[in-house]
This record gives sequence, structure tokens and C-alpha cells, in this order.
Amino acid sequence: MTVKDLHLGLIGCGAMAATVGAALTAAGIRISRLSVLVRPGREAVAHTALAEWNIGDVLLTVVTRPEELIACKPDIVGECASQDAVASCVPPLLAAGIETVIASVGALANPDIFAAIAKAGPGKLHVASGAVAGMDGLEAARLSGLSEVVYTGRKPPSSWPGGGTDYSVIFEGSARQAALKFPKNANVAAAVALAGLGFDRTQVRLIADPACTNNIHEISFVAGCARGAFRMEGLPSPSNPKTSMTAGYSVANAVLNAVSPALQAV
Ligand SMILES: NC(=O)C1=CN([C@@H]2O[C@H](COP(=O)(O)OP(=O)(O)OC[C@H]3O[C@@H](n4cnc5c(N)ncnc54)[C@H](O)[C@@H]3O)[C@@H](O)[C@H]2O)C=CC1
Ligand SMILES: O=C([O-])CC(=O)C(=O)O
Repeated sequence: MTVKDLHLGLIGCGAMAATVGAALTAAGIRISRLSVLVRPGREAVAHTALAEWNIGDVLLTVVTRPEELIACKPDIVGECASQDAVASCVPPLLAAGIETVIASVGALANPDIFAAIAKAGPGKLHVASGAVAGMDGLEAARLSGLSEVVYTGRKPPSSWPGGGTDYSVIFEGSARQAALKFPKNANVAAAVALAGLGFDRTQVRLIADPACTNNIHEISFVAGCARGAFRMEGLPSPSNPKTSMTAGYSVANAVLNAVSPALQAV
């Protein structure tokens, strides 16, 4: 496999960003330059965190504003931060022609953010599949007509806002409501909505379950061509158990597909 030198841009340098850096490096991509956007005041923390990634020699630039990240001219940017970061950074990145992968997909449940990103370009937007699987099957089935899509997310109570220890169904409603109400926990609901029946017709149940040690994501759908059911049991990220490690791997995979589709390891 040929190793490609990559100038990677990242927004955020928490649990998911660390998985992205490690996954790309393990896949044989040499990250020769890393430009990272963090919140103002977090620059020193970012330098410390990034030094722990062990991704080899890398020219590191830490910035706090989208214009500065654009000026770095990364090959591609992975957003691993928050729905706020999608709103403030992604339209200008796309307008500057920079290909961008987003993890905080729930931002698109906000109609104003959706409209701003839908009309932004010429940079290409990639929506990471995140902590779940089966989007390709759902997207294909959509072409035959979908009549129902249900997403159920189950995590330990400590991984939901408010904590607690008991079993509870903490939310039942549309993907739009879920993504806006649980910005750190229901991005998967948004990704399922975009692949299937949209934000208002995708049904979501979110469950705090003390019997769970992992983060469990289930999608079921009824379509003209098939009935589908997908289940993913994701290990929590060591430094942020709310986030499944798979979500970071999905951002890394979207970056790989974008920058070197022919070079992926098998
Ligand atoms: N699509 C999916 O399946 C999933 C998506 N997510 C999204 O990914 C995000 C990152 O997850 P983790 O790395 O686990 O969180 P984390 O809390 O470990 O790290 C996020 C980092 O981003 C920074 N950040 C937040 N907003 C920012 C902004 N506007 N500008 C610059 N930096 C900013 C924070 O200060 C923090 O250091 C979550 O907040 C969530 O929105 C998380 C899990 C799954
Ligand atoms: O990582 C996960 O398990 C899912 C998650 O937080 C989200 O959908 O935002």
C-alpha cells in the first residue's frame, strides 16, 4: 500500500479526534501536517493532548477561528467537536472549497444550519455514519419507498445528561427533536434521518439502561424492497464514554474514502 502524506484539519481535539488520528495512522496514512481548531483558551491543552497521540513527526498548527483553519489549507477537515462547531465552521470551510467530514450531524436538524450548509460550496460535505451501521442499506431501500424507520439508542445511565442509575426511556419522538435535545448523544438519530425518512418522520427512542456496558444502536425499517434491522454494540471511547469509538473510526473512514479511495487496506 502506498502511503500518502496528508495535511489533516480537525475541529476539536477530544476523544473522537484522537481516534481519527490513530485510525488514519494505523491505516498507513502519514499525517505530515495537522491543523487543529480549538476553542479560544484551549490552545495549550490542545498541544498537550496532541503530543500524546503518537502519530509521528507532524507539523502542528493550533488555531481558534475558522478563517485561520482555512488559511492553513488542509487537504480535508474532520469535525469532531459539537453542533455549534458545525454551524460556525462548516459553511466557511465549504465556501473555501475545503472538503469536510462532520460527526456532529445533529446540527443539520436545525433548519437554518441545514439551509446554510446545503447552499455552501464548492467544498464537498461528507456525513459520517457515526456510531451506527447500515446506512448504505437504508439509503438503497429508500429508493424503493420507505414507510417506517425506527432508531433506538441505549446507553448506561451515566452516559446521558443528568446521569442517574435507573432504567428509563428518556426520550420518544422525532429524530429532529432528539438531535436538538441531545446534541452529544443523538447525532446517530440525525444520520439515520438523512439516510432514510428525514428528520420529522424518523422515530427515535433513547434509553438509559443500567444493564448496558456498551452503547447499543438499533435501526429497523420497512421498505418496498426489504425489511431491515441493524444492531451495533459500540465500545465507549476510553476518555469519553458517551461517544462510541466507532464514531471516530467512521470519520477516519470517510477521510480515507475521500483522500485515497484506491489505497485502503484490506
Ligand atoms: N455521529 C456520531 O455517531 C457521534 C457524533 N458525536 C459528536 O462528536 C462530538 C465530539 O465527540 P467527542 O470527541 O467524544 O467529544 P469530546 O468532548 O471528547 O471532545 C470534543 C472537543 O471539541 C471541542 N469543541 C466543542 N465545540 C467546539 C467549537 N465550536 N470549536 C472548537 N472546539 C470545540 C471541545 O472543547 C472538546 O475538546 C460530540 O460533541 C458530538 O457532537 C459524538 C458521538 C457520536
Ligand atoms: O457515540 C455514540 O454512541 C452515539 C452518540 O453519542 C451520538 O449519536 O451522538
